[in-house]
Amino acid sequence: MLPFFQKLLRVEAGATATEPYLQIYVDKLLSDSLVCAPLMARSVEQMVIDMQRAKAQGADAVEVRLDFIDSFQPSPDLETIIRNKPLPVIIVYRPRWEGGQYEGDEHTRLEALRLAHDLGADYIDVELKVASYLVGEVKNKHQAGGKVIVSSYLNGATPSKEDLGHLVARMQATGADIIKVVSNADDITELERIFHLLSRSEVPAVAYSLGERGLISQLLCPKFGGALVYGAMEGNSIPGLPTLDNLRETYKVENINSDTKVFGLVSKPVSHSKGPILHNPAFRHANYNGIYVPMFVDDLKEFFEVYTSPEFAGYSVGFPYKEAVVQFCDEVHPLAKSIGAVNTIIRKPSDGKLIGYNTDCEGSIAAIEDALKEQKSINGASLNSPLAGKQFVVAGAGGAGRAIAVGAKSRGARVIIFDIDLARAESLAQVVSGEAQPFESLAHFQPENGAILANATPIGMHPSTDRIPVAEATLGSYQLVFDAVYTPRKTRLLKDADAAGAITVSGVEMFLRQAIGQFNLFTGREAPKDFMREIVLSKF
Ligand SMILES: O=C1C[C@@](O)(C(=O)O)C[C@@H](O)[C@@H]1O
Repeated sequence: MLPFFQKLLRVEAGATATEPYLQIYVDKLLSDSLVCAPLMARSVEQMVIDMQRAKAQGADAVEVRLDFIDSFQPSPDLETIIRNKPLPVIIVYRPRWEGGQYEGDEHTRLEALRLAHDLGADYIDVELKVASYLVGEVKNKHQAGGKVIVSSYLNGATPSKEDLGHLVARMQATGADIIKVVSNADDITELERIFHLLSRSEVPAVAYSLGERGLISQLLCPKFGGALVYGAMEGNSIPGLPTLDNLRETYKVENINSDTKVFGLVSKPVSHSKGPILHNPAFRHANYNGIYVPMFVDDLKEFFEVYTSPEFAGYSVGFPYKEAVVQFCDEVHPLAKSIGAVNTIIRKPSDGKLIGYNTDCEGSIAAIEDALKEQKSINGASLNSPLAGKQFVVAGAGGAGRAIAVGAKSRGARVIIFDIDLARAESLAQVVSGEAQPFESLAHFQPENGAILANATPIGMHPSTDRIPVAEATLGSYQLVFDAVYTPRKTRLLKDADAAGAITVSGVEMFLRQAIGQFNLFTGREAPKDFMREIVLSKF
């Protein structure tokens, strides 16, 4: 792999860094893909303000989209922009035929780009289709001046590796200082081709996919040597782009380099997850070189077929894949096997095999047990679980419900499972020697006094935030009510249960504990538990 600055040095000086001090300097720069904020203000005055805001929010460079400026006047407006730039500026004047806003004639547009270069823009961005006119001319004029990015916006999905290779060759042949390829991802598997391009390109490259499924092409760009990572300013959201704040605070992209191990949450949808704001700081706290990203996966089979590299070191598995993913694991831990659901996968470094685990089970049961022990002021280890012999009602027999039911059974509880799919409830009931009932009967189910209720359905989560899975009048009979839903932190079920006098345990407790279990498996190190708890308390 030729990361960005090494590529730049080769291109510029025809040199490789052999002097030790130069190598150190290069190495320091290698990890530094520049964070760039695209700016789309409608006036020059606002562009100037936004350049400053982007700097304050952590951008290293700004991309000024001239095609968004109303009544743009090349000479005075470019002078104002370039005179006031607080950061390196990339000037883009995107025409309609390449997905931009500019509708005028080409001559005027290219003249404006020439002018931007003459006035000292750090980079001008020129579309591949017109690059042959501009690149040589501009570079001959000012050998040491601003640089030229040759770009290609593909109006659709990412092409095959072979086609991308041809495209890159044509772009390089223009004499570009940097090449830029942008596609729209229909599927996360396309991004592997983007990473391949980034790590193979001979010149500095920018490549990413737009849209929700394209997000990790930005987040992982520094790992694969991309020259720029794009981040949106606050209040300026762009689908598929992380915010500048995310890039700097959550992911700290400046720390990511080619050795960084990639972990991700495989789920659909995935953007709701708080995993990244917990796992990434925890990795940093433990000095572990890893990144944890949301992975919007549509097809598990294709996903695991495409991402086989050891760099993709492990996964969390979320809704709706915890059960389906079992078949894609090469080995499954006995507890996960008995549950029939996997929420954690690690790739064995020795042979690349995928090993499935379940950390939801201990995560949920330990949270419930601790709350019961706390109420009884039981300190230290007790031989018997406070769940032993109790009636334990589980709403929902999906991945989370299965983990909770198996955990409750392992502690000697008597489990009753309710699910809209009675067959699913029955198959789980068999595993835990329990009872199965259709979900409708939970509305009038009268529990034993002192029973435990665990909600493992999405009821309580957006958009059903004002619903509860049981009859309100029965809540007083439960000693403890647990809700696996963790956003919102205090669901309506927990509020009502609290009012009825039950002990309540939030899904946040389960979330934290399953994540601690995952950290141990991902890194092979002891998780920084107190630190992770602090994050959960302050940020969730
Ligand atoms: O249930 C959850 C939550 C989760 O899916 C998330 O949203 O971050 C991550 C999973 O590992 C875990 O088992």
